Amino acid sequence: MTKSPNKTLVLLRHGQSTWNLENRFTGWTDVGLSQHGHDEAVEAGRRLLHDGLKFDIAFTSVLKRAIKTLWLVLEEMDQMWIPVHRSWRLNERHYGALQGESKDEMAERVGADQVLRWRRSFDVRPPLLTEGDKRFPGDDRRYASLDPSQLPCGESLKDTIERALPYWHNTIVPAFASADTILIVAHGNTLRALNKYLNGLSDEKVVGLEVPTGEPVVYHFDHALRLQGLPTFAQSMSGCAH
Ligand SMILES: O=C(O)[C@@H](CO)OP(=O)(O)O
Repeated sequence: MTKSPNKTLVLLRHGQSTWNLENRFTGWTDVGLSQHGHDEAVEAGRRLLHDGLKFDIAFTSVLKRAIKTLWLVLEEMDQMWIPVHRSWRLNERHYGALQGESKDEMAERVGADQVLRWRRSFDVRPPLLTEGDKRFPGDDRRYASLDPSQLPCGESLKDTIERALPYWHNTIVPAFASADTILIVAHGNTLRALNKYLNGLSDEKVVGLEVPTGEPVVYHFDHALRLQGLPTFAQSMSGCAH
């Protein structure tokens, strides 16, 4: 007899940001949602509501494109009251000195292969921020409590995984002791990190994983947090059932 799954996790990448729209390297730059990204977030909330998800707690980054997506989802579901925790560990990968640059212009300057190497290698870091750069996170109040050794000047996907997974193990897994249903709204590369861990993806496989904006993915676990079956997408609302 199969025991029914009793823990649920939803992973959601923020809706399209203004810099996704402009195709700029974003990383820790705190840009907002585009109108399309706003609509994607509302639609994600509708789909999760339609699927009957009742969240006990939510986790997100300290970047407003993820925070706003979470707000819109919870507002749509009338679940704005649940506890929400924010952590820099769920932030997008820090893109170093590439942050703010256009991906297309950069490809013209240094070649599409180099841009692809920066974007989709496992352990290649972008050009790092140099001293005095105003994009250095240490000058931002929201990172004041971090140890200076934790402040990135640019991260590879490997670095991102190494700082995101401790948050899964030390904060999110313990939260499942009292929560049955958890929502995480994060970013392309931190969701790659969680996907790699949850689905046992190799270093080679994870770089090829594309995480769409505004697309909720539902995981079911048993009481011991063992994955039950394959993750599924929340029900699409675009078709008509009758
Ligand atoms: O620019 C970024 O911060 C990320 C996500 O938008 O881009 P990429 O997909 O190239 O890692």
